[in-house]
Amino acid sequence: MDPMTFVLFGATGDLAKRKIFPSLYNLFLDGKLPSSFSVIGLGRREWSDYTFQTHIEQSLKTFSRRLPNETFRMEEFLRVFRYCSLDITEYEGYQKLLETIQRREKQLGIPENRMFYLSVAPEFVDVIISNIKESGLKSGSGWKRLIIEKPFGHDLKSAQDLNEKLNRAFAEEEIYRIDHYLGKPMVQNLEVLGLVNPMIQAFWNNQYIANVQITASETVGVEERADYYDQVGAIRDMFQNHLLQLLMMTAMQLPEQINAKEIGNEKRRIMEFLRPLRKENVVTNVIRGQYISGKVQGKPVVGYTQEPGIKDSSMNDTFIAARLWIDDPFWNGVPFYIRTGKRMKEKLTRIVIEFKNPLKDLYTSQNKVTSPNLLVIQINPNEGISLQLNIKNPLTNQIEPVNIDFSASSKHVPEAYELLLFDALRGDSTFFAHWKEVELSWEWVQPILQAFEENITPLYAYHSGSMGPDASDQLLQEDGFKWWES
Ligand SMILES: NC(=O)C1=CN([C@@H]2O[C@H](COP(=O)(O)OP(=O)(O)OC[C@H]3O[C@@H](n4cnc5c(N)ncnc54)[C@H](OP(=O)(O)O)[C@@H]3O)[C@@H](O)[C@H]2O)C=CC1
Ligand SMILES: O=C1O[C@H](COP(=O)(O)O)[C@@H](O)[C@H](O)[C@H]1O
Repeated sequence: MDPMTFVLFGATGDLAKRKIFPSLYNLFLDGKLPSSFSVIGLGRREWSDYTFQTHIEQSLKTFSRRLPNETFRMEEFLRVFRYCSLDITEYEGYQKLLETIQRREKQLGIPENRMFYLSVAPEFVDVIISNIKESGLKSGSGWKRLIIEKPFGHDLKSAQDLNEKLNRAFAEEEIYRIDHYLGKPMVQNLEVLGLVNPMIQAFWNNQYIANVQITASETVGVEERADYYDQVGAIRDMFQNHLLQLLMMTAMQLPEQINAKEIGNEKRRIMEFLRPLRKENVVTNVIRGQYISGKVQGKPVVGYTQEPGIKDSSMNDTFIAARLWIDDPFWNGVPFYIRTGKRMKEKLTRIVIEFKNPLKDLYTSQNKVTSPNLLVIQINPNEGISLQLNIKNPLTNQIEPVNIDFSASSKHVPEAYELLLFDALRGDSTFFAHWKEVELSWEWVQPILQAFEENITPLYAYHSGSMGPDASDQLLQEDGFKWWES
């Protein structure tokens, strides 16, 4: 891996503490950081290098999947970190930053390879980008890359504006848009599942598949994020980004070459074939919900509008379910159902592929019920895959479903941020959200945003601790299906 400088804007913030430092540390323990690596952390606080390093050490003790006291290499890890106090909005600071970076590059013999990580609120992106460009931080020999966090826009127009700002200094190949769902090991597995299992590849189409169900349910409520969440809802927080990315990863056909460009093309193709939803059709294809009080895992919890910081009158969506169609030759006629919500029965992210059941009619006429074959890809809490087949039980003579299961405990599996950072460090953008995918996703959800805003769609209440409003079940019943629960 190339020697480089990692410039972290927002190094004193929450994300850095909870995800970025622990991921770098675990990469370091696995020998996956460059041999010459310099990290410059930035924030407004007047910290010394020592205070910064102590802060990082503390964050590892709290958040790292491997605890620092299990190893003796902490000092070696912390040695690469330097801190520079800088107000993002003031140009002068960037020149000081450039000098600091160049001094370290010289000391360590590092070429001018620079990775800029913007772990700051989106309103700062514009000013950071232009200051990076003007100050010369982006110039010099060596590659330059930019990692940017979610949210990537609030709607189609704001996402386009943001992208245009990034493009003033960085080319698309230099931009790494984080969607942490793409870093989840089982999501990354989707890419190779077909490749290493020709059987699965052969069945991955409308000839065999009846429907696809993607669920990301959470037990948590709005937590301390009322200001943010009440502006975005489930549609922007989870659906437009994470869930549409899961849809693309599930539905895409394997390209001949597995690389960022080809995978990006295939994902884009899926979005281009996604049947557009008109505002008037949102009501029949999209279910909007908001949690009311109930019990989550035995504990009583309040409803959304009783949460601190949320107004009684809030019409924000904490749940969304939708039916989507991909009008290409592979998926024509196969509904994709997607749902996500807060305060649901369990924390679960999974994809269920329901296969067509040609035996259904035959066995029904003999008063025997057969379950369809199901392929279940479990993304969270544990990674796993299971296949439900049917056999005849010799004792009862009944057809019964049996499961073939594989599951791995998450404890030893790298975290999403670890995998994504490793990819960005070595210049592989396969599991990052490319601009076209992001733009097409916003384009697709835009009528839903409008329908919600104009209250064209009902806002269904659902009890905390349930799997969402009944209307979400009806959406599948209309097509003769049901959600497959655990
Ligand atoms: N936290 C999380 O779990 C997640 C966060 N994200 C995204 O990551 C980004 C960062 O979030 P998070 O870490 O939670 O935010 P925080 O509010 O915790 O941190 C903000 C950071 O920005 C710095 N900052 C703010 N204003 C300035 C300024 N004028 N000049 C210099 N630095 C400034 C702060 O430094 P200082 O206080 O020292 O000035 C701090 O380091 C956001 O885009 C968020 O949406 C995405 C997914 C999850
Ligand atoms: O991006 C987000 O994701 C989390 C859920 O992530 P997971 O990895 O725990 O499934 C969600 O809670 C949060 O609201 C959202 O911003």
